[in-house]
Amino acid sequence: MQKIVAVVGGGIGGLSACHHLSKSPNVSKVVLLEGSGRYGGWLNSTRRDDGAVFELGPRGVRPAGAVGWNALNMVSELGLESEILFVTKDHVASKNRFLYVNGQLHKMPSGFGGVLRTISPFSRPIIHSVLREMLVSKGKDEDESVHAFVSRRLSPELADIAIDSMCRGVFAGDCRQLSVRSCFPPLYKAERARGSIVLGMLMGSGETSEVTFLLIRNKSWSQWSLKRGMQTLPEALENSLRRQERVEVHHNTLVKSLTLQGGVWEIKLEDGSTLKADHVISTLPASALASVLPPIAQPLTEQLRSIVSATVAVVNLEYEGFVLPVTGFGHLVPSSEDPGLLGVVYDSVSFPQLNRNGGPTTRLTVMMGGTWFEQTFGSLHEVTQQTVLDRATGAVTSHLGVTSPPVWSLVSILKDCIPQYHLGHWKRLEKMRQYISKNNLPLTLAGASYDGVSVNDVIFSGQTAAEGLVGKI
Ligand SMILES: Cc1cc2nc3c(=O)[nH]c(=O)nc-3n(C[C@H](O)[C@H](O)[C@H](O)COP(=O)(O)OP(=O)(O)OC[C@H]3O[C@@H](n4cnc5c(N)ncnc54)[C@H](O)[C@@H]3O)c2cc1C
Ligand SMILES: C=Cc1c2[nH]c(c1C)Cc1[nH]c(c(CCC(=O)O)c1C)Cc1[nH]c(c(C)c1CCC(=O)O)Cc1[nH]c(c(C)c1C=C)C2
Repeated sequence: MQKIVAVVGGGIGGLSACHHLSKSPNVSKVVLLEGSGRYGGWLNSTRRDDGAVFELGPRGVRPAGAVGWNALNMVSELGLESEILFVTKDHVASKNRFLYVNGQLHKMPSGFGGVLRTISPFSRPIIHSVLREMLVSKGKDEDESVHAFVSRRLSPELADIAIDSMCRGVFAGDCRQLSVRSCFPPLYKAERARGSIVLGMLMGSGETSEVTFLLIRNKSWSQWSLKRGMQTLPEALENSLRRQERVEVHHNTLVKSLTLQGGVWEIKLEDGSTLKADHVISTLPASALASVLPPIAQPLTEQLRSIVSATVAVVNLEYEGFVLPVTGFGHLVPSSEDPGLLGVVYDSVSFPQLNRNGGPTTRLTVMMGGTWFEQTFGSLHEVTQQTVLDRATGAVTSHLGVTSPPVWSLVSILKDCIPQYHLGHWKRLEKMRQYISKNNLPLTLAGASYDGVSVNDVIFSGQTAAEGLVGKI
């Protein structure tokens, strides 16, 4: 029997789900419902007439592993191969990442030599912690914070500086609250399987990742973007979906409620109209899904609500000429240095192709807030653009010694943009999926709130949701 599937949320997760559903003859109709005026969610590129492109959300995607290969495969299916911009592994933007500690920039240790020497701001060579790690006994807890895990297995100093910064540079979150099991599954699995992260990395954690070996053509890339910015991807997906007869895509179509009647969803929209669907794939942020589900699904909504998200202030800046004292991907700031200032991306180093046409410029993005948003800026509703801009330009001056003012800037406050996988996230997922299955709810959860926040993970979650359903229909 053919079915009508509604995909709720037109971010990259929802578009990916539709793309994969549209390939199946078993689905009679796919309806994409996006609440805002555009598709793509956090993939949002500001394009200026002079050719410059500034990213509000993701600016580069790693082509690593099965999910990395998968995303590039979709890019290729959409005919975007000639649009790809890539950074090779031997480029400075791949080799150089910095930490801003004690008022100075420090290059993060990389390569074998970097592990053997004492490199400031660390007080000992990393090799000490690495060798000791193999002797540390296995943890007994089902989950642990990223900070506790790294302190226990490697060293408190690495946890306080490097891991604290890394969690801010991926989740805009606090490594003392984030779950190692859900945020960094390979680390958790390596300890489970081999009793050690180092041994797990050397021997593998027992799970084959055969797709890594399929990634032949892109193995020299460390990240990729697209010629007119990351937004090109949702645009291409939207265009491709519009060409399919069995697919309807709707924006400015906010879902207000989902009610189940006789095994069929009745979806109420903001304009008062309703539509029916046999199955819903939700790619909404968990809390947004919680607010549209019926009261009867309370055990599920309670779990969904406990997945909170962080708000990030993003400031894109453009400076005349080359103004950076160092070159590389960017720098991160540990929470002990400045809780509100997460880091600065040196966009024009990774992707100079996205600079304006004409003379040389430096494009930077300053990211602030995250878990520390309120303590830094106060209430979200009261913070002014000027306060945020001043904080960003002040950081560029003090961290990078840039004294000239930016020639262009864009301030954006991305409310609840990155889900936080706090301690026990895996248990919450298990409870939610058990509830859905026990109650035979025709509902699949996909998107960044559950199994990975990266663009690759989210594309994969949309694909898995679609393929899981098509297999069942
Ligand atoms: C600042 C920032 C930097 C990032 N950098 C990187 C990076 O460098 N590399 C990387 O891999 N990833 C990065 N990410 C992560 C990645 O971009 C996101 O995790 C991913 O885009 C989330 O996609 P999604 O489809 O799950 O959710 P969203 O993009 O949140 O899409 C959900 C959609 O649902 C819609 N919606 C909400 N409520 C309703 C409703 N009631 N009815 C209908 N529609 C609704 C929203 O409008 C939205 O379009 C970054 C994210 C941010 C915020
Ligand atoms: C300073 C804040 C942030 C910066 N990027 C993000 C935030 C919150 C968001 C983000 N960055 C990455 C991802 C995807 C993760 C993945 O698994 O691919 C997300 C959601 C990529 C990333 N960026 C940094 C790291 C260590 C990673 C993980 C993958 C990798 O190693 O490439 C470092 C980093 N991010 C930012 C800066 C300034 C920075 C470091 C120099 C910005």
